[in-house]
Amino acid sequence: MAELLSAAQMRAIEAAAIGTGTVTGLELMERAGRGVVDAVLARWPALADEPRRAVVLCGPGNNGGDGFVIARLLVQEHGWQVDLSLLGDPGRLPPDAAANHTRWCGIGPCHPLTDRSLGTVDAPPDLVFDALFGTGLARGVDGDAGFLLGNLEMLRADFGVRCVAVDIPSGLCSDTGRDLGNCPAVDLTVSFHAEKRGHRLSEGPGFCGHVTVADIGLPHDGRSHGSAAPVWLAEAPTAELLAKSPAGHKYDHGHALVMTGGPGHTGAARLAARAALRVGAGLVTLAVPPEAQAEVAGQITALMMLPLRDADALTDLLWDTRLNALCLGPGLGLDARARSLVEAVLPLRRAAVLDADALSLFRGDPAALFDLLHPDCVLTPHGGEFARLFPDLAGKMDAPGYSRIDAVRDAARRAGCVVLLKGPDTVIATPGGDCAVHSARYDRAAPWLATAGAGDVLAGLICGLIARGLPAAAAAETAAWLHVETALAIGPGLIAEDLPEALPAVLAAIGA
Ligand SMILES: NC(=O)C1=CN([C@@H]2O[C@H](COP(=O)(O)OP(=O)(O)OC[C@H]3O[C@@H](n4cnc5c(N)ncnc54)[C@H](O)[C@@H]3O)[C@@H](O)[C@H]2O)[C@@H](O)CC1
Ligand SMILES: [K+]
Repeated sequence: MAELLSAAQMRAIEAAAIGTGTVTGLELMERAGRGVVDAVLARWPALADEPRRAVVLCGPGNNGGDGFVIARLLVQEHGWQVDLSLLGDPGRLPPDAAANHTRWCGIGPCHPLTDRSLGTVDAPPDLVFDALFGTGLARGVDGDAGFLLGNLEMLRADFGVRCVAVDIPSGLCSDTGRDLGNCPAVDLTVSFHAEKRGHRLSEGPGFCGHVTVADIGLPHDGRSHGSAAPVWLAEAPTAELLAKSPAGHKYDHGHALVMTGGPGHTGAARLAARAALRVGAGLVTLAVPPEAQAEVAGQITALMMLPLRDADALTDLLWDTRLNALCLGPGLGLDARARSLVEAVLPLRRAAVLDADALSLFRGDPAALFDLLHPDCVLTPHGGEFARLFPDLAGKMDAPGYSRIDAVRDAARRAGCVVLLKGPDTVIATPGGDCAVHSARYDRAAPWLATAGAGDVLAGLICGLIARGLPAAAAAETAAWLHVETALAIGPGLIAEDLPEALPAVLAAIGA
């Protein structure tokens, strides 16, 4: 699985490799610059047909150092014409960048960066390389550099100039994916060793264009770097994880119980239940208030149904330990009955997915919920529900350096259970700090998934996978991936009802 690195982790990896003496910083910088040139020519092979004109904007740190390498390779190995400008005093460059500045100065001029460094509109370049700031960006980009970054958008739109970000577009916080100021949207971002969190989180994907990672020869030894536990990019589940034993019967695959709301409010739970059944739970039962039984009975076949009057009845029902995964929230309601069901169920320590109303019920009193939660629970808030339960953490998400990853990790620790914060960058964390990001961006962008009922399906998928025996966090990660994969298989026009029905083809493609 691929790791998403913080800037501190990337620095620690580089420092460790340099510390062992297997590689020097200068060698890493050379590989980084070459990686960018190779990635550009791989993305646009026609650029190699004839010499081109490039502008390289170099910053005051090692990102700028990469820019000097890029400029040198383009001139010496490809015969390009390069206009290079440097922000800041060459005498204050860090050592590796200074060495590459010296080498560049033997080839071409290093102009001080001004508001004219992109050239004139009469003769726009073919490419602009943004090597101003990388993982060392500390604040928004202002002055002439900010002005130039702001103009890149116009160059791209009006003159078809291709813009390439070295490591990360300057202005984008590599830890949070937020624009610190004047971040340009580019066509291609070439990062090094591994993707940084900012390539995947929040606004980041909207700025990065296409992201590619250049191997600069650092070890992928799976060790955690820095003090924080690793963050993984959620990937496709394996066939083994989702396959069913040929000898098994339905009771081997668990029994999910999904609570519905009252009459006129049962659709969300029915959607969740159908998803749980489709993802392979052996049995799925809807627990329905007596007055909504007729409504539900007319809508289901393979799903089962039980009348459920109140919290006492639910407690009695759960004496049956074969009911091994619960789903509460979709359409459950915000009344006293709904709250009493949640409060009755959690002390029984049965694995449970809490979504939608089951979360909003505790607005204003989240500690009452946290006191009841246990590690086999999964909370699946969207941004609004997250803010209701964790208002302070949601507020901090605007603070510098504090990302969705930090917020969800803190939330999981506080709640004592798995938290999945929904979005195009879904973040899943455990109370122990394990964390995965499921990214529905770039080639997995699924905008049609933003539709009524899609969240209910996700809750049902998690519940069904837990019923099948997956641990809570693995169920959440797998469900997030299947949810998006199914949406991609359906495509435009998707409505939530389609999702469970399209799941068989997705499972078959995985080989389950
Ligand atoms: N040897 C290494 O450490 C390697 C580093 N690499 C490159 O080095 C980059 C990281 O280099 P650095 O840590 O030097 O950081 P950067 O080059 O991103 O920038 C740091 C410099 O910019 C200044 N600065 C930060 N934000 C500013 C702002 N908004 N306005 C004005 N000045 C600002 C800082 O004071 C510092 O001087 C990576 O992104 C990558 O491109 C690669 O060459 C691979 C090897
Ligand atoms: K950059």
